[in-house]
Amino acid sequence: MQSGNYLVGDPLSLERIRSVLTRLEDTIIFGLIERAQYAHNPRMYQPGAFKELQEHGFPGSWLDWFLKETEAFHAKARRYTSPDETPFTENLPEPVLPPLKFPEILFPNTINANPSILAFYVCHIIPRITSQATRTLAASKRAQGILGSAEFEDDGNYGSAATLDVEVLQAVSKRVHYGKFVSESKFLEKPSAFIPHILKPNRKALEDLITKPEVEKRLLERLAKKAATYSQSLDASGTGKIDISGVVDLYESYIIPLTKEVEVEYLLHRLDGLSEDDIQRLANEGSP
Ligand SMILES: C=C(O[C@@H]1C=C(C(=O)O)C=C[C@H]1O)C(=O)O
Repeated sequence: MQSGNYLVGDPLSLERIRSVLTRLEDTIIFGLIERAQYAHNPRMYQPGAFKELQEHGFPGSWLDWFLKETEAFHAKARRYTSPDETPFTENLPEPVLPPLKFPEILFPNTINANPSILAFYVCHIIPRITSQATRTLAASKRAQGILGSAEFEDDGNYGSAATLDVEVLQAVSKRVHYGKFVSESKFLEKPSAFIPHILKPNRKALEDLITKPEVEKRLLERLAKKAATYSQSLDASGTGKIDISGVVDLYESYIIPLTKEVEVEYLLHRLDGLSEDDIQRLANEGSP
């Protein structure tokens, strides 16, 4: 079993990188199954919806606050000195410990896809995976004579739901930004294939080079099986604890495309600051 710790073994082995992505599937699916037990609770995602936060000088949403507070603590524990962790929050505090000395595996970059990850999670994923719990809540409210829009008001589990949202968002962020390791691995495998499309930027050509349709196909098939298995095994009622097609759609429509955008963006800047001699040496590597 490959180590998730890239300080062990070859950090740029594509097999090892893919095994990390596969393990993150489990983290993401279990987090979505847990979040799906609570209603949508839309006010959690509306900036300014909690006057208590505004009274504490925080203008953002409940989830924004949870991310800020969680990531501030994790930053002090030097979580974000690791190249495979990317925060959602800006201006985080400095670590209380000196940074770990990580090997220079990735080319220096400032790629951060978290604004897009947060947007699609809040706008598309949350409403879909919580729809069953929301409908169940509405039915129970109607049975108590609570009708109209009040049927669909939230269940008040703001802390539990936001804790799970943060866990899923952190796992999705790690998964998407692992695209940098994938790109570095593919680039070093054959630099000459990529260099012409970096020197004369060609996103389509780079995307075609990094895309592996058979890997994506196997992943989506595996994902559907995992979601069905994990969901049924956690739910004796047999109704299933999560919208399986919603999990597959999360990957097919959002996670995989964003991972590939990170891969291409990383490649487009892979030669930044290198001399012509450096680039020529790279182009000659892997050549017979
Ligand atoms: C991550 C990789 O690169 C691309 C992105 C994939 C994904 O996001 O799952 C899968 C295959 C490739 O199209 C890979 O080759 O493993």
